[in-house]
Amino acid sequence: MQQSPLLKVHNVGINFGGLKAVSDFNMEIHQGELIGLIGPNGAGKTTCFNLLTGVYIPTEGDILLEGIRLNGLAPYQVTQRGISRTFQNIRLFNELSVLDNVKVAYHSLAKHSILSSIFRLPTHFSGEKEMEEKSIEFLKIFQLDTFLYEKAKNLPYGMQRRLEIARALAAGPKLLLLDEPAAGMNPQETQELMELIAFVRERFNLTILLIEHDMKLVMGICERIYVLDHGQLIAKGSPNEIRNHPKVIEAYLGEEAAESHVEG
Ligand SMILES: Nc1ncnc2c1ncn2[C@@H]1O[C@H](COP(=O)(O)OP(=O)(O)OP(=O)(O)O)[C@@H](O)[C@H]1O
Repeated sequence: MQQSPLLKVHNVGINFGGLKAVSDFNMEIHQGELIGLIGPNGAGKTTCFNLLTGVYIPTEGDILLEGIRLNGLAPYQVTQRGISRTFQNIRLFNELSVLDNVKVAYHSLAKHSILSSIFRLPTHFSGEKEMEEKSIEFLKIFQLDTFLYEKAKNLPYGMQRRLEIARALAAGPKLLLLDEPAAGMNPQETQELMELIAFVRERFNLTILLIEHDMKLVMGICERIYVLDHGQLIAKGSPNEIRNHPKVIEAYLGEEAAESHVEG
């Protein structure tokens, strides 16, 4: 018997004024899967992430995590329920150190109370110390532990991307959403990132949903792929099925034609 899905998206849609940015979107993700979400520019991918994380409230449909409805929850509540994300444009706390960027994520889940923090009670110190140790452990996995006290903004681009993933993971998600993690990376950095994503998935027994323009990355690591175009789901299936799907080919050819029109 098949296990019930970790995430179930049922007929979800959202309108911005007259524009249907996403409509009738359905998706099921099971524990441990690594799923790709692709589509031409403006297809609605980031809007889906914003719907899943409480940034937008769906105009229609339901989003369920472990069978519990998430619609209407604020982003921090969604994080507490188990969904963390990274952003297309890196959003780190630039002026904070690498270590503090990760500690902030732990703070959102910290067990010790605000009162004990204010009055610096012993429970606070054990909480703070534990948090610091865990953060450093995490940063080691991402090979960022030699930069613990460096300001985030001073890290090279590829490392900033890794720090964003580390911070999202520190919140202890059941489902990790990665929005174009390889954007702006060179082929070598992209290859390393692919290995890192595969590694953290194993290590933390994670479930991952990934938006990515880099087809090699998507096809190389995702088991199943969902394809959006103009806010509609046009295909879903294995990388092979998606590669040869007529609607997908048409959508991407349309995008190439539009790009060459702009360039030409
Ligand atoms: N807050 C908003 N208000 C109005 N329109 C929006 C808003 N957010 C997104 N849209 C529109 O919704 C559509 C889908 O945008 P979205 O950013 O989700 O696409 P995308 O697939 O992530 O694109 P890209 O690959 O270029 O990042 C676009 O037409 C966009 O202009």
